Amino acid sequence: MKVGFIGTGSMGSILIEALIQSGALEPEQVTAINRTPQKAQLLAAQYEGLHVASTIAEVIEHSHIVFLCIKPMEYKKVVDEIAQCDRPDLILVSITSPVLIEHLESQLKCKIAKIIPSITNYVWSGASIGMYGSRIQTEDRLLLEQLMMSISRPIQISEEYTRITSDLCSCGPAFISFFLEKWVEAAVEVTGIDKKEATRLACEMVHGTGKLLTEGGFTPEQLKQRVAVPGGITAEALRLLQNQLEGVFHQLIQVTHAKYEEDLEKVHHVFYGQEVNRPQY
Ligand SMILES: NC(=O)C1=CN([C@@H]2O[C@H](COP(=O)(O)OP(=O)(O)OC[C@H]3O[C@@H](n4cnc5c(N)ncnc54)[C@H](O)[C@@H]3O)[C@@H](O)[C@H]2O)C=CC1
Ligand SMILES: O=C(O)[C@@H]1CCC=N1
Repeated sequence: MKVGFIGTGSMGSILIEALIQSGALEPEQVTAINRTPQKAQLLAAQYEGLHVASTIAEVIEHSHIVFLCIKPMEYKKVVDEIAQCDRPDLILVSITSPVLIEHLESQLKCKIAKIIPSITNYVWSGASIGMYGSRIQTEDRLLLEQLMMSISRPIQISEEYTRITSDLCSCGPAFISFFLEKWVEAAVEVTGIDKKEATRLACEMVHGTGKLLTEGGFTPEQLKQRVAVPGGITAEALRLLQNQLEGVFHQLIQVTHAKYEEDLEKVHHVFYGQEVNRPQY
């Protein structure tokens, strides 16, 4: 199986590196292209045998599966180029939430899937979210899931939940890191503890918490109860968080969904030139 990547920025290169390092792909199976060619050439220098293409047609020609690792507003231009060398057996995978399967199926005859990865996939962990278009056969889905299984836990969802699942799976690492950053900053300010030491303790804690919640059989509620013994110190701090964060997660979801709707509107306009019957997700 040969796999192509259009766009080797942050996410494209993470996927390539994780898939090669996990052993899912040999560098010889990978063809990549990037608008700034140096980014793809760096990967080729690191992984001998990885092929850097000079045109999108060359990527398509060399690949059974092609991942589109570009930003939403860059899709139409690339899709127009793919249309010139499109073929029904090609599996095209979009990794971005505001481009709908419908947008791609309307312009191309190949098989379309949407897989939203997460930066956590870089260390072969976390989920990846799979959504499959009308032309994807069971064997195509299994092939994609097998590929993603080497670096993530592939979870299939309905496209209407694209945004909220992306929030949880892909934006989540940034949200959790923000929480840690602020907590460590306060720890340093209030107690004078060394920043590196505080950061290390907090990061080890997140690692262990993740393990307990995935492999350890705990739900978040159970874990919280087990730590926050009645009348104890954690329970006191949880009361503070409960009061201070009241409503903040509803607001967070509103913010991500509003930005998503805005991006979707722009993508829809670029693809169809007008706002006709755009599905609300
Ligand atoms: N960063 C993350 O954690 C996640 C990002 N995503 C999605 O991945 C997509 C890409 O994000 P990033 O990698 O962070 O962006 P990025 O800006 O780092 O990478 C995009 C790359 O595409 C290249 N590119 C643009 N137009 C091109 C063209 N016509 N031909 C070849 N290459 C082209 C750019 O040169 C750039 O290197 C976004 O749509 C984002 O929503 C999805 C899940 C997680
Ligand atoms: O921030 C973003 O737009 C992308 C989508 C999911 C993660 N990062």
